[in-house]
Amino acid sequence: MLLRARERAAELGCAAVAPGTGAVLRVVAAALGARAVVEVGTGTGVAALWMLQGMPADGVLTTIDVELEHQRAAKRAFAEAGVAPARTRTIPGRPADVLPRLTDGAYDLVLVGADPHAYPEYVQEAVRLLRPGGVLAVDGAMHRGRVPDPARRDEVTTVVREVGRALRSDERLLPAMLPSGDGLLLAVRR
Ligand SMILES: C[S@@+](CC[C@H](N)C(=O)[O-])C[C@H]1O[C@@H](n2cnc3c(N)ncnc32)[C@H](O)[C@@H]1O
Repeated sequence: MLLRARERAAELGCAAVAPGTGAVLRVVAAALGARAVVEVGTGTGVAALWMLQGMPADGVLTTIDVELEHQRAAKRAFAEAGVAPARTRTIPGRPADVLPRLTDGAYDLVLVGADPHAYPEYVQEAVRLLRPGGVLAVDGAMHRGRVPDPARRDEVTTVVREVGRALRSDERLLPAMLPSGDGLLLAVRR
């Protein structure tokens, strides 16, 4: 099912987490016993399927995307994988509009993986949503390997680099960068 979701992502021109990143997210979800997960950027459901595999059977994943076509593909992937409908909440819309409606401190894991320009806003919302001990995951935190290269000063690289800096200096968080896929930044909420 993961393979099909990945193929559909390629057909729709939508990126998906690397297999190594997906495997890490599954382990993190399992280690947290994550019953409540938020994903910013549904895509065709690749990362969601990985996380659902690690979550307990009564865990619910809330996933947000602006592209209805991507979410339709994700819903199809969830159904094909035998995921019970009650385990996913697929919300169409802009994360900037949807995230403020979600409850403070109610989530175990938040994955941010859409629109790097908006990462500063999404990660702030994510920190608010996490319970103590919960984990923020930022996919694409190396932005095509450009973030560690100081010569790269284009707009997106600069935004993603600043997000990493801000998370490292945020006393509410314990961050670590994993060299998986395009960089997976994980930060535990103290
Ligand atoms: C990289 S894909 C997400 C992939 C998914 N997390 C996975 O690994 O399977 C990015 C998704 O973010 C969505 N997206 C891009 N800009 C967005 C925005 N401003 N607001 C919400 N979603 C956005 C795209 O429609 C796309 O489906």
